[in-house]
Amino acid sequence: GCGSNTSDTQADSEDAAQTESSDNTAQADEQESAEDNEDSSSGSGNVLVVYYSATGNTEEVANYIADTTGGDLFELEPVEPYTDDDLNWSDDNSRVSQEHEDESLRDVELVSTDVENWDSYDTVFIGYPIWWGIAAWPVDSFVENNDFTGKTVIPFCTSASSGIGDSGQLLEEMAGTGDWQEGERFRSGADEADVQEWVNGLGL
Ligand SMILES: Cc1cc2nc3c(=O)[nH]c(=O)nc-3n(C[C@H](O)[C@H](O)[C@H](O)COP(=O)(O)O)c2cc1C
Repeated sequence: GCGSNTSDTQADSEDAAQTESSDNTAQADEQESAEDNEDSSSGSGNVLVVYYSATGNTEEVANYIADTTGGDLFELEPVEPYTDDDLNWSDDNSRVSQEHEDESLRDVELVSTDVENWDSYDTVFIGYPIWWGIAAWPVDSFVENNDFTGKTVIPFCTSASSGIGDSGQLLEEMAGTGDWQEGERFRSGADEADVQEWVNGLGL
């Protein structure tokens, strides 16, 4: 992981990432034709795509995965959503900095961790942004509160520059159940084609 990145480096990368991710309109047509071509009987079983996204980058990847697999989406929403000020990691007093500093503050309450028809899903993707080299902690309570027995679990993340590191293994330890696969990291503002290629290579 790159948890040791300096704040300055992260801030620069983040600015670049946001510029990239604003260029989405050109992909809209591609996405529609991908949906038209989709074979919903492709044998990937019942797929659920769970994700947390503070600023939309991970949500974009989650949408691409759901389009490619025909899966259902489940967004993790903190009861108290993170504002831009909350997310300012160059401010030592911001919410996210304080939570990073003190692990006991990371227990973020979610609007819901209960997925309708949870038992019907064979494959669960779990997506999150990388925060200081690990999974953004709003995903933690979802992982802790669900039983993944019998399910294939596939982590994915977006980041400005860090790799996925051991974020997936840490979540696997929190979950204690499920067949967790190696995850994948995408850059902020990922290409739909890159996401499709990865999903199609999973052999679901
Ligand atoms: C609090 C915080 C910490 C972050 N830490 C890292 C980091 O360690 N490495 C990195 O590459 N990017 C880091 N980023 C950038 C995010 O991982 C990146 O912008 C991601 O795509 C955001 O996803 P989202 O739009 O779904 O929230 C951080 C962002 C925030 C807000």
